[in-house]
Amino acid sequence: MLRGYLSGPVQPVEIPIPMTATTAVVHLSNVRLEYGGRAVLRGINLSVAKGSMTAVLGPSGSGKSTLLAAITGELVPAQGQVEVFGQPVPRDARGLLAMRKRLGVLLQGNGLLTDLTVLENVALPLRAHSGLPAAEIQARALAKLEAVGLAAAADRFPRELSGGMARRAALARALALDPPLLLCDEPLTGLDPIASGVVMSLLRQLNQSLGLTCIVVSHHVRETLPVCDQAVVVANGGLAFDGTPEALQASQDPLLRQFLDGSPHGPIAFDDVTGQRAA
Ligand SMILES: Nc1ncnc2c1ncn2[C@@H]1O[C@H](COP(=O)(O)OP(=O)(O)OP(=O)(O)O)[C@@H](O)[C@H]1O
Repeated sequence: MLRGYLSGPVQPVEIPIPMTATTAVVHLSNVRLEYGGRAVLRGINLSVAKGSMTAVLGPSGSGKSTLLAAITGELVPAQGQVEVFGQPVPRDARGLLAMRKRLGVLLQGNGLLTDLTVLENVALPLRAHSGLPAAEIQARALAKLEAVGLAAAADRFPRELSGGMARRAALARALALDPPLLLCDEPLTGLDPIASGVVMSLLRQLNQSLGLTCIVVSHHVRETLPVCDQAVVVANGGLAFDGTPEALQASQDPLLRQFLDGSPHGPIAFDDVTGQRAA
């Protein structure tokens, strides 16, 4: 007891609970990522809260996809620790597979199989991993298509879809196994502004209705920031910013301003060859 230090009744004090590895879905501490001994990112500390939507922004070649690769376990850090779902990312194949079943991944290229219908594409992960009967798989795949507004296109082939529809079909497939965490690498590439808006608001809607934690790597600052809770800027071999989208927009940091304003002049070199500087 701290007798003598306190006089009068003790007032309850609201102590903010810091986000730790146990409250974060993704947690990186002092992570260094390199290819063949060449550092791309170093000293990375990052926490992504459960149920949040995080934008990972930054110039081309700065290391955004490399950061995602560390989260999926494709790239083992040269230093530091990456934790997903409160556990270090497994190194063994069995542990990795178990973790990846809980990770939805949406890649730029969509990766839809051209010989299968949209419904069959969405059913694929369920066939491979769920062990459910065929009728249940069909029903769940259709429910995912409904969630992305594509139920009417279930029997179409990928070549019969617009770019935005194909991206939504790929999203339905990424969510087929109900993962608690979704990683999206450039979900807006190749989409016009209307389709981009549809995809981003759909992601936000899924994030809020399902409590899905989303990490979205994007070049599309204007479309991405308004629907996110956290913004991270990767530049010059590290994290140049980690905070709210509002704080990022208000920042007067020359590097961040150059990136946000899309200016060719400033601290970020055109075609930034980050790794060569991240010694
Ligand atoms: N498998 C690899 N082997 C060697 N170097 C790589 C590999 N993958 C990426 N790099 C290098 O790492 C750096 C970061 O690449 P990364 O793809 O992570 O950047 P990015 O920010 O996602 O770029 P973009 O926005 O253009 O997709 C680049 O210099 C790239 O050439």
